[in-house]
Amino acid sequence: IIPEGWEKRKSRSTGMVYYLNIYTKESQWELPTKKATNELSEVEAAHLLVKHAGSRRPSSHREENITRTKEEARELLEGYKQEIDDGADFGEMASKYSDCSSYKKGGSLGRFKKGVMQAKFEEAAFGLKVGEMSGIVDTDSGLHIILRTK
Ligand SMILES: N=C(N)NCCC[C@H](NC(=O)[C@@H]1CCC/C1=C\[C@H](COP(=O)(O)O)NC(=O)[C@@H](N)Cc1ccccc1)C(N)=O
Repeated sequence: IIPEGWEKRKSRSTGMVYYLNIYTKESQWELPTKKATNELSEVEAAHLLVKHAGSRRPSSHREENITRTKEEARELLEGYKQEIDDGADFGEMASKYSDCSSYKKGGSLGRFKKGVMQAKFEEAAFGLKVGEMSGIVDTDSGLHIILRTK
C-alpha cells in the first residue's frame, strides 16, 4: 500500500509510474516505504519561536531584552498560528516573527534525531505527520509552533 501523504502518478513524458508526496512535493520512482514515526530516527521541521521574560535566554535578533510575559507570548503566537491556518506562509511568518536564529531560513531547523531538541519540542515534532503543524509547544526557550517538513 502507498503510505499516507503519497500519491501514485504517471510521468507524462515516459509513461512511467512514480510517487509524489503531496505535502513536501518530493517525488521518487520507488514505492515509498511507510515508517512509523517512532521508528524514524530523524525528522525535518521548521518552527516559529516567541520568547518571553521567563525564557532561558530572553534575547533575540528581534529584541535585545525580551520582557513580554508568557501570556503575552501565547497571545502573539496564537495570532500567528491563526494567520498560518488562514493561509499565510509558515516560512514568511517565521522569518518575520521568530525569536530563533533559524528565522534566517524560514524557521527551518533541518533534520534532527531524537536526543537533540528539548523533550517537549521533540515529543511534538516526532508526533506530527509530514506537512502537519503543532499546537503551541512550551519549552525553556519559549513558546513554539512547529511544522514538520520531512
Ligand atoms: N540544531 C542543533 N543541533 N542545535 C542545537 C539545538 C539545541 C536544542 N534547542 C531546542 O531544543 C530548541 C527547539 C528548537 C530550537 C531551540 C532553541 C534555540 C532558540 O532558543 P534559545 O537556545 O535561545 O533558548 N535555537 C537553537 O537551538 C538553534 N541552534 C536552532 C537552529 C538555528 C539555526 C539553524 C539550525 C538550528 C536544545 N536542546 O536546547
